[in-house]
Amino acid sequence: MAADIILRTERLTRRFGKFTALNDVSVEFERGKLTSIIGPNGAGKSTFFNLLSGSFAPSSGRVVFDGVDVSRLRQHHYARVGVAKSFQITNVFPAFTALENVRVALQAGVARLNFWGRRDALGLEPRARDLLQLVGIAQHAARPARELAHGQQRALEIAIALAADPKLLLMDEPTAGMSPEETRTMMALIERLASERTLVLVEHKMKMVMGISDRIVVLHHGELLAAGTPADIRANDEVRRVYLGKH
Ligand SMILES: Nc1ncnc2c1ncn2[C@@H]1O[C@H](COP(=O)(O)OP(=O)(O)OP(=O)(O)O)[C@@H](O)[C@H]1O
Repeated sequence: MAADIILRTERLTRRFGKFTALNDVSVEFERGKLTSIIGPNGAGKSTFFNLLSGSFAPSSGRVVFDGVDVSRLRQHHYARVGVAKSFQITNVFPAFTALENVRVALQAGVARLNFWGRRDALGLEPRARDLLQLVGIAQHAARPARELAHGQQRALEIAIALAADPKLLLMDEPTAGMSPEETRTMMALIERLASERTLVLVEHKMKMVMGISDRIVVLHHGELLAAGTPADIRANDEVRRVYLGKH
């Protein structure tokens, strides 16, 4: 049976002046799976992420989401087609409580779908609480976001991204700057989310994603080095060379 592809890139290329940060990358992402994009420093991961999430337009090539070419869609149209992302930099309202942050995100979704959405808004609080529960910070619902620990803020950000009920969630280094304990909690959350959603994760540390990913895409010097299951990647000599630093 053919794989169900939710997202694919076709010969995706991004140049900055004369420098090619991403070169001719064609990759397919399967619906319902967790795919991680890894690679050493400067491999082009952030560039790839920004192209997938609509922050950058490609110099050439395309990004096709659910059969639609989204390469040149403006950023704010992205949520409408069903892609949400969780940034490396937090994007919560610091003075709002955790619950208010998620409510506002839900409200934005309702407003988008339904101009007369006021009545619908009444049902938002239970949904906001459910999302906080899902990401593991329900006990902090009434605390202002700025008082949450770093890991909890990242979890809140994910709840905000999920408020749009995306078909695909893109995450950029979700454990960046976290303590070992926060990292474990976040990885467990990602595994939970992966059981019912399509996730694409960008991660610098290969070890981090090996155990939880269905598929791994490896970039190196802006090119696709390898793609496959974690077992394929672990056994790939070129990947080992790159990660051991023997170029
Ligand atoms: N806006 C830009 N202008 C010029 N060069 C850029 C720009 N953004 C990225 N680059 C270059 O493109 C290359 C790939 O960068 P990118 O940030 O995508 O890599 P990365 O894999 O995310 O690296 P890291 O793990 O260090 O964040 C790097 O050599 C970088 O210097």
